[in-house]
Amino acid sequence: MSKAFRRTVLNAVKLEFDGRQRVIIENLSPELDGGKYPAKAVEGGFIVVEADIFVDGADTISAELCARPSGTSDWHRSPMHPIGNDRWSGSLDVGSPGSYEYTIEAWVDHFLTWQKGLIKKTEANQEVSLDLRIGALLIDAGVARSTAADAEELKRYAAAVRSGEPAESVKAVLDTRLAELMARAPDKSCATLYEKVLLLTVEQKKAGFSSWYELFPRSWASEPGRHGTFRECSRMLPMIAGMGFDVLYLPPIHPIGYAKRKGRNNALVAAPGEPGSCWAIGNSDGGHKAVHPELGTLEEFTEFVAEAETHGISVALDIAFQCSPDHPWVKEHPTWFRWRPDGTVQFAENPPKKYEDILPIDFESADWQNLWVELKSIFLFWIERGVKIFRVDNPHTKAFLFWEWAIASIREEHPDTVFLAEAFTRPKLMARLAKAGYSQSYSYFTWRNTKHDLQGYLNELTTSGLEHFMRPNFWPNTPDILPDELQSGDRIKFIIRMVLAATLSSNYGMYGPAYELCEYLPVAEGKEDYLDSEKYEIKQWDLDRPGNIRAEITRVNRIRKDNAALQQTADITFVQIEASAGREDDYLMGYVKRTEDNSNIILVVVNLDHSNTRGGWLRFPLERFALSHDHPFRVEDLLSGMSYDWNGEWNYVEVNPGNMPAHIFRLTLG
Ligand SMILES: O=P(O)(O)O[C@H]1O[C@H](CO)[C@@H](O[C@H]2O[C@H](CO)[C@@H](O)[C@H](O)[C@H]2O)[C@H](O)[C@H]1O
Repeated sequence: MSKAFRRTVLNAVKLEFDGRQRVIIENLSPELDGGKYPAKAVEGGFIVVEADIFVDGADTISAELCARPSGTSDWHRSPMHPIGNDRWSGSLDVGSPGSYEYTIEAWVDHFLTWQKGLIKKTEANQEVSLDLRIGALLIDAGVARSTAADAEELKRYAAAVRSGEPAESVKAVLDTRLAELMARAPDKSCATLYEKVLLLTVEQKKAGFSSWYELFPRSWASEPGRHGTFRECSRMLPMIAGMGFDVLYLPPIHPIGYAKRKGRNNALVAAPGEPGSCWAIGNSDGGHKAVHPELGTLEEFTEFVAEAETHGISVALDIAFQCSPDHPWVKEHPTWFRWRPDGTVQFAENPPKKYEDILPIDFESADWQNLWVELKSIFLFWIERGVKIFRVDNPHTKAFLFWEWAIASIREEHPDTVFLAEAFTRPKLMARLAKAGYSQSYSYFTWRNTKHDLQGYLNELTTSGLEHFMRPNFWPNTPDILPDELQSGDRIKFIIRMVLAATLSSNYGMYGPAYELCEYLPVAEGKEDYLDSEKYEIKQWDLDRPGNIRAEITRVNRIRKDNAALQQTADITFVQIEASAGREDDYLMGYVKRTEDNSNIILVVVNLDHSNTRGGWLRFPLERFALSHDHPFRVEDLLSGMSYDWNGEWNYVEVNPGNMPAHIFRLTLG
């Protein structure tokens, strides 16, 4: 039952509400699940809030977007503006990471209503002396609500309106300064405050714009054949920073179990000396709060994190809530696992994948409170050691309520913590994890290849409401996923997928060495797992191997850093590219991204056909920038360095994938 109906039913006689609040505010956006979940923004960014706002009759209304840090009482206010069809919009710059609240207040603006009426009557040469007297009274009332300085100015306007010739008085009334003074002292005695105060989570910048590089530190020993250490891995940091990555994601760094340890290529039994999958967490050396001894000590890990920071890189840790049968919890907290009558625990699964070397945690354990506290303490343990970003393994196989609680309570103390959900699962589960507080989500981009599928997917992510709370992170590969598209080994395809990931989404990442070296062999035909996957063995990578695409990645990351338009995902417009008159090209895909104030506009054109040069006529959406159809402008290809002068909305583009399968144009509209 709506609030208004409740009023009707419960207060039919008593009328215990203020019926003079005539303005209606409804369909507020963003309002997630009736205000149950917070909307999201990033530090230094802004939030756009819209609502339907109207009043009975023809009075003019004013509205304000109100925001404040949670737990404080004073609202910061900014004006909202009508955008047509009784819809209003307002935007608000947001501050440092933390929890905020927002709502809308709107009221009948009697001064503006009166001023509009006066203008109409004057234009129709009607008699306005009585209207002027009414206006003077409205200004008098404004005097009473104003600061001393404003009040003095308003008194002069009131006097002018009263004493002047009607023409002079009308002139005074229309002075913009008078409107400004009256707007500073609005009459809100009958204002409507939206019925809910909504929540906003503001996160650190890397929640909204980040470039991830994943590597296994154990593969980076100084000499081949040995288990690498954090100290040795730190020599990679300048190279990773030099490529333009700012998040270094390490798969689990904990002691690895021996029981059921997996061998090369996911073999169910490891050969002696094989290192095992690092997701099989825990042995007698410790569990989720310990470091695998061959990687180094806890102190060396902390030093590694600090050193990475000096390169502008945040180390992201993998949090995988599961246990090797050797994990200390199995003995210390047997009730955290679901035991079968034969005294075993069913191994973990993410159907159809089977993880024979790990035990899942039972989120229906009778001891769930202690379990939750311990799991949360793992995040806090690593946060104390300098980690601010976590990639969480398969969060959709753990209780949603746990995530809501854990993320909210961690953020209370550490509002700059970023959580990436590794949930390649059903759309509704992914959305719920984002509502539960995850900053970013792995996405289906990995499998979206055609123009039709990519555009459809981006439209879904940016226009269905998801854009208010779910930030995708686009990965062209992961250690688990060598997509079919890349299995031909064609280097140009690797560049295409990298350019797409890096320019369609502000957050993107890659399983580094394998991607930049264009590793392409699957473990078997029809499978997505890499042959000789690094998940089960220590690799030696030659990063300078001919054919690598490090230069291309570095260039694209540089372009992302230099162009704010690419540092957001939601504002994207796909453009038409015609192969011939009236026929859309199936392979040339173009999209415009821009900053809110249009100070940076980027047009990306990608040729999805890796083996043929393609050309077509591109229609630039001039109307979005309020430009005329014969407007000349300049486009500079940030990849090739070439510039072109374009004229009007249709321009010819050609992309030869042999040179570079894309253009990333920066526009100067002039
Ligand atoms: O289930 P996903 O495909 O999302 O993959 C993630 O979780 C897996 C389980 O943690 C993890 O799998 C790897 O570790 C398992 C446990 O050691 C092992 O049995 C699997 O063979 C191995 O692939 C996967 O890497 C991670 O991304």
